[in-house]
Amino acid sequence: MLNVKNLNVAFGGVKALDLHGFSVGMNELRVIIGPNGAGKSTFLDILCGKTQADDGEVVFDGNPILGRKEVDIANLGIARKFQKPSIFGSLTVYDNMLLAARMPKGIFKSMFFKISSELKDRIYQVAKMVRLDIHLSKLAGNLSHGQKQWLEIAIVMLQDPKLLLIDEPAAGMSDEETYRTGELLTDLAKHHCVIVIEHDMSFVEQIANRLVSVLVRGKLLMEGSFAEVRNDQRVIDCYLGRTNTQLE
Ligand SMILES: Nc1ncnc2c1ncn2[C@@H]1O[C@H](COP(=O)(O)OP(=O)(O)OP(=O)(O)O)[C@@H](O)[C@H]1O
Repeated sequence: MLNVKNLNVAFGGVKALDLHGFSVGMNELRVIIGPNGAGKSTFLDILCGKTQADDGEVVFDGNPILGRKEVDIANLGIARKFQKPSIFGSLTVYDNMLLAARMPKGIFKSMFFKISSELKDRIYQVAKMVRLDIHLSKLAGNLSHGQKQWLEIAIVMLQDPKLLLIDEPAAGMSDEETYRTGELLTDLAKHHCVIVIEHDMSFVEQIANRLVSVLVRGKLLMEGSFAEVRNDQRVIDCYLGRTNTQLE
């Protein structure tokens, strides 16, 4: 589904990413970990077209994507869920989802848009998937932090992306919400390809059913199962001596 070769990007002469090879298969949930400044966000920024690479090749579902605009990449089926909130607190969950479902069609088409029963069904299905079906009439501003994040995921899922990119999906969530988010991502990966950047190792352990990729200083240090990565001395070393305790 996604193949990356010799991907390079530098900011002001400082190399942020130098990725020789990286690939993700169909319906795979890939977790990327790495210490601060490893290039994880930069990588997702490149995949969604927010940042342009200096060099390299990225092929998604048979299409080269480097140099394309964000909107073209989104149309090819890559969606990014940013950490920055994008929901409207004064609208209901349903209306937020309806607005998101209409948005890609353009403002003029949206103005004359008729809400079909298929669209209502789709909104209900996606809301159910993110466990918000019983909260559709609630104001989004009154949702818990975790529920707001699920609504953001729902909004992205309404685009029916083939590849979903998510930065730290469980950040700031309660333990229960974190666990449910793990279940949600695992469900999503049954029909979509998902790349998750994550720092919380217990969450990584919950969701990593195949490979975990470790980025360090812009390079891929290793890939392996959660247990392989967790016990790899190079991985342990690259987290040691840091002010954070991300690998604990
Ligand atoms: N727009 C930018 N301009 C200049 N330097 C940048 C820019 N974006 C990222 N960098 C630098 O690129 C490197 C990789 O940053 P990036 O944010 O991708 O790392 P990260 O692994 O996502 O880190 P974190 O876990 O802290 O979010 C860092 O040295 C960072 O300072």
